[in-house]
Amino acid sequence: MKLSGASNVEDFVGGLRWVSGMDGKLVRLRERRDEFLQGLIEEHRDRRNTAAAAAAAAYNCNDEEKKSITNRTLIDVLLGLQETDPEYHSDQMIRGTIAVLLAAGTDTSAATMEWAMSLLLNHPNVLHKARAEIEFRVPPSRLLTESDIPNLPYLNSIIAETLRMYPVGPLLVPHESSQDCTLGGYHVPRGTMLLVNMWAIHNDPRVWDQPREFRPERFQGQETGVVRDGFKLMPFGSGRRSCPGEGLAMRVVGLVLGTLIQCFEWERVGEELVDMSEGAGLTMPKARPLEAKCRPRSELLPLLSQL
Ligand code: HEM
Repeated sequence: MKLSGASNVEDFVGGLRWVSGMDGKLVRLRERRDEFLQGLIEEHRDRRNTAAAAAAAAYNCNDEEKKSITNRTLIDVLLGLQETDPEYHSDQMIRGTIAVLLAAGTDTSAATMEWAMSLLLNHPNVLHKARAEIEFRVPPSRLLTESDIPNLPYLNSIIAETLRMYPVGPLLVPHESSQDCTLGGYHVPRGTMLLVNMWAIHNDPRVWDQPREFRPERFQGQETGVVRDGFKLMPFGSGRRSCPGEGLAMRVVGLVLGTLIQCFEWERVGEELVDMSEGAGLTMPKARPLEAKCRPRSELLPLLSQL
């Protein structure tokens, strides 16, 4: 993430390429990454073969049953596809798919949860309101599940407001014009790199009332699980190259954040507010990682002690 997020002078001044050693660093990193991912593939391949053989021997099971035993993870699914189309779903293609999902899907979701939690610690009234909603919808005898998320509009509003104020893809991903075009009166020649300053749009006072105020209420009444509002709210980008992980991200962030609120009492470590400065990096991390105090909620203790 560090290497891919950095601006490199040698991308613009070709002659500097061999001085910085950046190419070499990236190649070495790729080799280590490929070795690690290939290890995962082999591990799954062995396990699938053993599980399928054991299942067939023990129960004489049919193809459908075999599939349900061996299709437990994404790598299993990709290896299953490899059996039907080995040329397209090569190990290299599987390594690429895992790498892109890890790179695009983990830091982004984790950073969004960290920003949301930081905002909640600085706004305890919002945290209490979110807890009240969860208590009303989810009995203390069970943990919140994915199917509860659509029934928690306030929690969804908190996530939308977090993504508005702290979009972890503040400039989206660089796009390139495939044809000459005119944008806002500017001539954009074919092949130009185009960056969209989503952070500026999300925080523009001409578009949003008091944009630097954390007010999840502004999204109340909106369909849950949707974080898109024309072109003024687009934390996942827009169009053909928008984030394909949006649905997964909204479920994961909702489930984790909701469960943390459901199960624990949260407090700031001191009197002072959590520092909300933005750090440098590809997925807009907090400048100072969040530290907070938490303890299990007494009502949830019987349930938590059984986990
Ligand atoms: C809160 C979490 C996330 C946010 C805010 C987010 C945001 C974004 C943004 C802004 C883009 C660029 C869109 C554009 O340039 O128009 C993008 C691309 C992408 N995202 Fe996400 N993302 C998140 C989670 C995920 C997850 C969980 C996955 C998959 C497991 C994922 C996979 C991808 C991929 C593969 C792309 C590149 C798509 C392409 O170039 O066609 N993202 N994401």
